[in-house]
Amino acid sequence: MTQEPKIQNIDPSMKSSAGDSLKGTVQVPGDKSISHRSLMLSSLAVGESRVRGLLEGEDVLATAEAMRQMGADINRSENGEWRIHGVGVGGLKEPADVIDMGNSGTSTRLILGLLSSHELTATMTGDGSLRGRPMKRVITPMEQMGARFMTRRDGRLPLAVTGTSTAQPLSYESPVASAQVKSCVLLAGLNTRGVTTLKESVATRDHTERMLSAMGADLMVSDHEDGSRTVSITGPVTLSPIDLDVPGDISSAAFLLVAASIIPESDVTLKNVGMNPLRTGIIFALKHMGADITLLNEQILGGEPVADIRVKAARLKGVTDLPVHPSTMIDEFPVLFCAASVASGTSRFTGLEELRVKESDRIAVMAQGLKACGVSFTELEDGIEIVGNNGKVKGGGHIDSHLDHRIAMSFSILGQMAQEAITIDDASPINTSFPGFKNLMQGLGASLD
Ligand SMILES: O=C(O)C1=C[C@@H](OP(=O)(O)O)[C@@H](O)[C@H](O)C1
Ligand SMILES: C=C(OP(=O)(O)O)C(=O)O
Repeated sequence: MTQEPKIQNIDPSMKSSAGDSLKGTVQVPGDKSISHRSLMLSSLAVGESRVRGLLEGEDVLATAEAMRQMGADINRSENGEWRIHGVGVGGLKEPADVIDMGNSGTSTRLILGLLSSHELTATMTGDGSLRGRPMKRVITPMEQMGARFMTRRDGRLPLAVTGTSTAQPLSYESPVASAQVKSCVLLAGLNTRGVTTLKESVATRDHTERMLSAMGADLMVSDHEDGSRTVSITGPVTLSPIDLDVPGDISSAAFLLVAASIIPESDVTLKNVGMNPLRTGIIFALKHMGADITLLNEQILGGEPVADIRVKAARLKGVTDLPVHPSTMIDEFPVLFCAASVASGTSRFTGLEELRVKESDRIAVMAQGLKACGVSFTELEDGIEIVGNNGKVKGGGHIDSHLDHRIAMSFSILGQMAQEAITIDDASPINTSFPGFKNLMQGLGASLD
C-alpha cells in the first residue's frame, strides 16, 4: 500500500504582544522602488550592471524573473551582488510563458511600459490581490502609443498585451499622482522614436528619472510653481550599465520609526536609509506629531540621498494638518494610523483615495483592524479620522490582512503597545517587501511569535 504524502500545516499567523522597549542599530532591506528599477533598466542596458543591497523580497524577485523571461541574464553572486547582462533597448524577447507578477503592482505597471514598445505578445497575471487592482491607468496611455490589450473586466489581470517597436511618442497628463504611471510611460518612451512626455499634477517619487539620467538617457525634467512636474524622454535611448548600492527602504524604515516612537524608552538607529525628498513625508509627519527623530551622516549614494536615522520614544500628539503631500508617504499611512491611535488627541487624514486601490483597500482594512483593537475612528471616503488613546490601546484583535504586507506589519507594531495581544491572520505577505522583518524586530526587543 502506498502512503499518501503528509501535508504539513504551517500556521502563517503572527501574534504581537507588548514587549520590551526597542533598542539597537539595524539596517533595513534595500529600497523596493529602486530595486525594481535597477533590474528593469539594467536588463535594457548594453553591458554588465552590478547591484548591491538589492531587496530580495518577493516583489523584486518577480521583476527579476519577468526580465529573465524576456531574455536578460540576471544572476546573484555568493557575496550577494547581482550581475545583470542587458539585452539593449529594443532587444527584449517574447516571453514563452505567462509572466506572474505575484503581489507586485510596480512590477506589473512598469513592465507593461516595456512590453508595449517591443514587437511581442505577452500574458501577465498575479495573485488574488494584484488581479483586483486597476490597470487601466497604464493601459490607456499604452494604447495611445500603439499597444493592444485584451484584459479581464475593467482592465484587470490576467491580461495579454501586444506591443509594437514603432510606438508613437505621446504627451500624456496622468489623471492620478502615480510614480508607476509616470514610470510606465517613460519606460515605453525608451524604445519610441521622438519625444515622449508625461505631466503629473504633483511630483511623485523620481527614482526612474534619476536612474535613467545616470544611465545616459536624454531626459528633461521641469518642476512647475504649482508643484506639478513634466518629464520628457527622447528615444530611442542607449543605456549604459550601472554599478549601484541600493539604499535602505524608507517605507520599511517607517515601521521602526513608528515602533520606536510609540514604545516607551526605545532608542533605535537605522543605518543608510534612502532620503529621496519625494519619499520623506513620514519623517515630517512624525516630527509634526512630536517624534524625536535625528538624521545623521547625510550623503549622496548612487545618485540618491541617504542618511542614518536615530529615533527615540516620544509622546505623540494627533495631527489634522499633515505638513506634506500624501504622495511623499503613500505606503506609510497604515502604520501612521497606528501611531495616531496611541497619540493624544484626534488625527485627521484626507486626500488618500489612492489607498483604496493598493494591495488591499487600506482605508477599509485598517478601519476593520482598528475597530477590532478598540480604537475609535470615523472612516471617510478619502481618509480616516482617528481618536488617539493617549499612549495606550486595548488590542486583542484578530486581523485579516487581505494579502497586504503593510497591513500585517502595521498591526504587528500596534501589538507591541497593546494591553491584549493582536493576532495577524497571515504574516507571509511581509516577504514581498521586508524579508527578515520578524527577526529584525525580535533582535531589537519586540515580542512576535
Ligand atoms: O513607483 C513605485 O515604485 C511605487 C509607487 C507607489 O505606487 P503608485 O504609483 O501607484 O502611487 C507606491 O505605492 C508603490 O509601493 C511603489
Ligand atoms: C503599494 C505597494 O506596492 P505595489 O504597488 O508595487 O504592489 C506597496 O509596497 O505598499
